[in-house]
Amino acid sequence: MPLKFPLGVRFITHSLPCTHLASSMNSAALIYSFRAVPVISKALPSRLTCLGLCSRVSFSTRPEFGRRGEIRASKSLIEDEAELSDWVSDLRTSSVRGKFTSDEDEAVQERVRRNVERDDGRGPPRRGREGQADRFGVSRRGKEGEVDRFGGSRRGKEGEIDRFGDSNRRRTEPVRNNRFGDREGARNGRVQGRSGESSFRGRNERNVDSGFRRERGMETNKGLGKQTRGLRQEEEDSSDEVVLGGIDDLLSEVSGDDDSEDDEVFVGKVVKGVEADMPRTDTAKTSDSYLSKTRFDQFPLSPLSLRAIKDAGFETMTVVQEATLPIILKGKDVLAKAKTGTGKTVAFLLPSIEAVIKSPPASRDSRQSPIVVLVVCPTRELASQAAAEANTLLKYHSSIGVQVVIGGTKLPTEQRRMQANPCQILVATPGRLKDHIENTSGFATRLNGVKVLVLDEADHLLDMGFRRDIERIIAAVPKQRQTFLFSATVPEEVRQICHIALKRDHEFINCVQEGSGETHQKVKQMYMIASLDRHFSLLYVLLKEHMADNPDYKVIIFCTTAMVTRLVADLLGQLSLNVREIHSRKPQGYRTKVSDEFRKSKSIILVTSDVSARGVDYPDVSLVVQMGLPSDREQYIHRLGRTGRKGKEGEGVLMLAPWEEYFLSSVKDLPINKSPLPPVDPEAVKKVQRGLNQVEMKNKEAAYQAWLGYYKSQKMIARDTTRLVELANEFSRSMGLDMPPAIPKNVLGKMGLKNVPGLRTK
Ligand SMILES: Nc1ncnc2c1ncn2[C@@H]1O[C@H](COP(=O)(O)OP(=O)(O)OP(=O)(O)O)[C@@H](O)[C@H]1O
Repeated sequence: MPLKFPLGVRFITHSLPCTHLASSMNSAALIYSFRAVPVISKALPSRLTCLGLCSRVSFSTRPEFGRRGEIRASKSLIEDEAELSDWVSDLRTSSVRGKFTSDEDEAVQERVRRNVERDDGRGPPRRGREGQADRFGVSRRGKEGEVDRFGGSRRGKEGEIDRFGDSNRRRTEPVRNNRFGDREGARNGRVQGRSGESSFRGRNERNVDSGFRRERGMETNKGLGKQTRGLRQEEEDSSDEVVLGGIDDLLSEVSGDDDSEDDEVFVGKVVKGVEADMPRTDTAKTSDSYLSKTRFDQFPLSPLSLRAIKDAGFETMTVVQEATLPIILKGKDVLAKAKTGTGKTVAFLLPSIEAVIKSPPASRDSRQSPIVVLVVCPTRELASQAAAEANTLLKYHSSIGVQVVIGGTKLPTEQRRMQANPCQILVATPGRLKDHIENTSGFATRLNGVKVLVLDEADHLLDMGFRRDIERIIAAVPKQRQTFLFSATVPEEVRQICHIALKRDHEFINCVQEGSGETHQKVKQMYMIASLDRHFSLLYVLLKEHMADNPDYKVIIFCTTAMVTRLVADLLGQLSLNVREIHSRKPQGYRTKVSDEFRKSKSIILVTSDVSARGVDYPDVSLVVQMGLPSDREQYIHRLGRTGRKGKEGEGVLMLAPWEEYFLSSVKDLPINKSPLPPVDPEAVKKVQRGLNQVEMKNKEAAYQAWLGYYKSQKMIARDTTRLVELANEFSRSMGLDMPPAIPKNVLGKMGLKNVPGLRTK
């Protein structure tokens, strides 16, 4: 279809022909074609640059999409698709759970490599401004002349001083390998430091004010030979961004469809004029506001939905709802990016319900009723939550049913439940959904009725770990459907491959200013750099401070793996804190119970692996602590996004060891500032030591193995395996162990760590 462009406002589009992809479902073909992209970008740099729309657009030269046979472990290894980080460590370290294949290894390595590549050329991490006090600032400064109790070497010689620098004596350990049996306190001392506070402003005021921006989707050229034309050059001049002032502009743009084809690139068009049946709306102008001034009843939605919305207490639409609803109601496919906690779930559910209402009533009543809306979420918690939100919106739609299919329950039980409770809306995790497609009779036929496919946390679902399942799912639903992809993060890699799910003329609706805009201004982000042996004490002090300042505290602590999560939860339990834990090794019933409890409670701490990183909507989380390296920038943003939801305030602390500091370069455009280390008094250190003493040895051993497995997957760290083992042994000492736990030889073999000095085998 021809496209025209008014006044140089252009939407650059790019993709493969959808039909080609859909018919072949061959990611390798897709992948291969993208290798031509850098060539075009080099050949036509200025032309593409001046058309730049997206504030973080780059041509990927990364080979991750060019690999065949990538992807994730089989379903039997990962029951819940969310648990990539758990999976990385557990799979590598457990001989019981299965073989770690080279393909899986590759998927992990790709993830790591992306981090590394992002690190390149980004310069030093952002530092806090001097002289600005914050909660870790002036009040935390030690008195003149006081010695930092951690100031000296943390790694005293064996038998000379302990690792907290406080004693030459060490008693016989009550627990094997324990180094903290001496009960000696550390020397008094304070840690000094300064902190900065960022009043970060976006670099594109227009974009901030407008609340959202829309790009025409990655429309395709007419064949593989030309498909790269529409790809965009990395933005160099943000002033070229098309910024829409509000929904009026957006609606007017939707109405234009007299497109023309450009010689060099495929572009879209902004057409002025609002369609008669569309409402006039007024987007809130505050930069960090998640609410618009647009009411739901300004849109042609079912009165029953509107009643339910009213009951839910939603007065106006959020910015992402306001931005996406008119486009979706017009029948378009949408890729939407909006900050964490800004109502994306309702944004895709409301129009999905409209699709069910419009579907033939007879089919809705039948026992084997077609599934009209299929929502795919990466985690069980998220799927359950989305179903609960759907039920809220369906309060008065008595004839529309919602079902959830997730891992962690027996397949036959779920099959029976689906039989007994037919539904038009199905919310599922990818692995379990694939199971049903393959093993539940009649299920594939029911999927033939799908009119709407939603990929929540789309970037995660299209990532290496899930893509094969997603491709299988897409192949199981009709091509004639509407598809919505939603996430708070949409890396360029995802922009480039989203065609596997979306139509060529889809709309990319971006409500987020790149960089600082990706996180909430009201969430204060800090990072701490301290050697591993200080992390547990620092965590304890940090929590105590936070609890003292916030009586209704609600804290989430993210750990790198399931077993490290268990260790930290055990420790905090020993320290008499009100703590809960969620990770993949806990049964689903337990996970659901704890999740519900945490949602409703105050004065509580949740220690979790990345199963809680994305999408989970716990209200009023006051602090998010991330201990150790997040798997990537996106994961950092999603984890942080568990606080500051719905425009509230929050705090985030990233706790890294000095050798993990390189991660900061991948988030240097976010307003994250260095925090001084809070002073840790000797009493606190002793308490933590005692707490660690009481943690079961087998949990420490499991944490050590898992830790080693996780960091083995971090290329920057793992490329020197001797160093990796040294660091793992440092972690072992931080748990109070004199000697690192022995690891079975076959496990070490699977981890690729055979014969590395410093490891003990059994
Ligand atoms: N229009 C609205 N007004 C007020 N609250 C709303 C509105 N729409 C949704 N919410 C509420 O906002 C909260 C956050 O929504 P949701 O969980 O969908 O966020 P999200 O954008 O998907 O976040 P994440 O990126 O973390 O998944 C939920 O409690 C939801 O019920």
